[in-house]
Amino acid sequence: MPVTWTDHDAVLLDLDGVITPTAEVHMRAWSEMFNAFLDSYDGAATDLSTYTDADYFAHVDGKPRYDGVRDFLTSRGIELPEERVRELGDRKNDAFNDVLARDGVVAYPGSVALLDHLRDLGVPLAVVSSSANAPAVLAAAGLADRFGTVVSGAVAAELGLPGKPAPDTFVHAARELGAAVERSVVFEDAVSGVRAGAAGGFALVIGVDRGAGAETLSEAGAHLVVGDLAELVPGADA
Ligand SMILES: O=P(O)(O)OC[C@H]1O[C@@H](O)[C@H](O)[C@@H](O)[C@@H]1O
Repeated sequence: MPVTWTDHDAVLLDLDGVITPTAEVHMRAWSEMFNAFLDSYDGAATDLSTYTDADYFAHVDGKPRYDGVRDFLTSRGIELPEERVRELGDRKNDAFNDVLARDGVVAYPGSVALLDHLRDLGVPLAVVSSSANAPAVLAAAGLADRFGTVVSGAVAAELGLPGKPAPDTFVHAARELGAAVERSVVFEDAVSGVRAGAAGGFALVIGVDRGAGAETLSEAGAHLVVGDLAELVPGADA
């Protein structure tokens, strides 16, 4: 389905897994931290089996850091004090930042191609990410100057905006760009993010299937699912 970009006020993109392959770095860091925790945990629980990528997609993907910790623990019948939840989230964050510093970030070429195309058309762009590390990831990928606004996990926390799957961070980004929600496009690879776009009443919610599954993203409310953003660039090899 070709999209007429100039019919829209703005394009709002999630970062990890949409623009940069950092969803995989998050996934590995979560897995390391949760499995170390599960191995040593001896309190009450309904399930202490290994944490897998299926757990990531179902409970953690796209959500603010501590919501992800809490929602996964709840799925295993584990209840921890908030202080402990934060400690686990911060442990994962250290692992994420170690990989970022060591390996750097190269954005998906297809995503850069679409960003170039949208820049040429003059379409206002925003990043809407649950990650507090979004500005660092954008800088590492050399894309920090491409967006009119970046609504990161840190910005959301500062403004008291509820995280995805609530639509508030996307709605805030649209407002910052002077764009109408019903004339703006959302790109998301996570079920929680697609739900946020659908709940916000955005014109077009485009799911990017990087592992969550095209059907799952459609069921969550994506109007269209692509495997790579290059599919939406006229004349690009997708
Ligand atoms: O812990 P951070 O960097 O603030 O990120 C929070 C979440 O940000 C999202 O963008 C990622 O999809 C999640 O995997 C991550 O947990």
